[in-house]
Amino acid sequence: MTESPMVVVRDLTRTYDSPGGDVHALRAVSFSVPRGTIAALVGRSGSGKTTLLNCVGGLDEPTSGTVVVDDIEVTALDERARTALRRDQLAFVFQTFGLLPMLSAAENVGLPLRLRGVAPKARTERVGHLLDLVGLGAQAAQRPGELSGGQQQRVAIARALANSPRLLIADEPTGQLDAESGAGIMALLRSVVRAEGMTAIISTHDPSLQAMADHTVRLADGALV
Ligand SMILES: Nc1ncnc2c1ncn2[C@@H]1O[C@H](COP(=O)(O)OP(=O)(O)OP(=O)(O)O)[C@@H](O)[C@H]1O
Repeated sequence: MTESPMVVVRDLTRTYDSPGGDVHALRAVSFSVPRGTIAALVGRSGSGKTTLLNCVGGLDEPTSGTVVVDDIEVTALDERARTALRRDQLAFVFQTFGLLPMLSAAENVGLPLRLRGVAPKARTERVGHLLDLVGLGAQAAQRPGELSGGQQQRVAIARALANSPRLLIADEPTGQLDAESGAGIMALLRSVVRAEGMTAIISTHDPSLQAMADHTVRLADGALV
């Protein structure tokens, strides 16, 4: 029997009401992402990438269509079940890193573990391993403001991996970084996704980053190209 894909998106449509009339952010988009692979999501600004990632990750509800992640129909879940899915199965990485400024790198990475009630000793071990994995073992005590943009994104990736997610969703993870740091983050994402046997969908504007993905999902004006 062949394995089901990690992500199946079918006829996904998202229309926003706005004062100027309906905005068709997604128009009947269908695609799938096989397990253990990395998909690059590309398209111009406003083409619907963020909307698509938010619908896949259960942060937004589509107007119609279905999303299945790891054989669970996300679009059939209520808010509570979607929250549980996000917490237990998914990891998000955003352009703006989303770290808590008053916490050290280690505390930021350990936060999802604390929220899940992992005991302090096990937490310290896992945080140490994750910071080593992203090359920041020596910066554990530093706060986000004391780290470069690329280092902050490494902390955010380590935090995203804390709960061993099945699917990593990254929205322009290199958008605020210079080309060199961006390439470093993309290489890191690729190696951790491979090492952990995860699947990833990563939106990017950068053609050189697309080349590192296994396949490309291209959007133009809300539709698949
Ligand atoms: N809450 C909203 N209300 C109304 N329109 C919205 C809303 N969110 C997004 N849109 C519109 O939907 C379309 C798709 O937006 P989206 O943010 O998904 O694009 P994007 O490809 O991620 O763009 P960028 O690369 O600039 O982040 C755009 O026309 C945008 O203006």
